[in-house]
Amino acid sequence: MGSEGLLRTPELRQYVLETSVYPRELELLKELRTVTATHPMGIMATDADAGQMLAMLLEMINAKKAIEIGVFTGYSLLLTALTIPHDGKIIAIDPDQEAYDIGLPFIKKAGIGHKINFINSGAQPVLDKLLENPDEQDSFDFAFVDADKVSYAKYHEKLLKLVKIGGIIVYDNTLWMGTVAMEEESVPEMLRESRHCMRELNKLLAADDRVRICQLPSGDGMTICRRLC
Ligand SMILES: C[S@@+](CC[C@H](N)C(=O)[O-])C[C@H]1O[C@@H](n2cnc3c(N)ncnc32)[C@H](O)[C@@H]1O
Ligand SMILES: O=c1cc(-c2ccc(O)cc2)oc2c(O)c(O)ccc12
Repeated sequence: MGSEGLLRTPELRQYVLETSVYPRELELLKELRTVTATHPMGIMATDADAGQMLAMLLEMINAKKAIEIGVFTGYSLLLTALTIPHDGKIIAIDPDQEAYDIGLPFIKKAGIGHKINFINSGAQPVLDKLLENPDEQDSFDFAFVDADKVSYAKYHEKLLKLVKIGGIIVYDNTLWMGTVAMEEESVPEMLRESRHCMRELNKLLAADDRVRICQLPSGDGMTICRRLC
């Protein structure tokens, strides 16, 4: 994505970041963001403005039990763990242990490791295992999905059984660098499959009466879903 993100100009995006986001960003998050920017896939990290919105949501619903699919170096995980209370818990799932290890020193430095259960795996088997346990069903306050775009629709069905009524599921990348509104032919080949998945997900969420939805142009596009029934 260009430096303008989804906003009209790079200057406008920079204005938002410098005026409202960076001054409020916690020092450890800033440090992790800086280290992650040197990673070859650093572009994947959750954007600071999107992170600010996640923290606001977590606080608004007093989230205590969360699940995150797609951790990478842990920006959104660190932010979540810093935001939920001392006795809060997060299940964080990612098959990339190496990337997680980059963020681990920041988690330790923050003293919030006790809140995190990192599971080094793809998410589907972990969600299936959780669903087998009646104590886990309808028990999560918050879920953040920022992983393999092709699986979001499957995650949605499972998360709706794990997140409690009134709980929140946030999907990242629902505008996929603006490509969802572009003609397929003008979209670079490497972005097409995820574009297709996001377009299907957006239709599916819009038609799903079990959730209230709100799609925002923060970061790469985020859709907030609130479980209604
Ligand atoms: C966009 S990054 C996540 C960024 C992260 N939320 C952050 O704040 O930096 C996507 C991550 O999804 C992970 N991933 C890919 N397939 C996955 C799967 N099947 N289950 C869980 N995570 C997966 C990748 O390993 C990668 O670390
Ligand atoms: O460039 C990316 C790639 C991904 C991605 C690709 C394949 C997977 O299995 C997981 C993630 O995710 C991204 C992302 O979430 C983002 O905000 C920016 C870029 C990318």
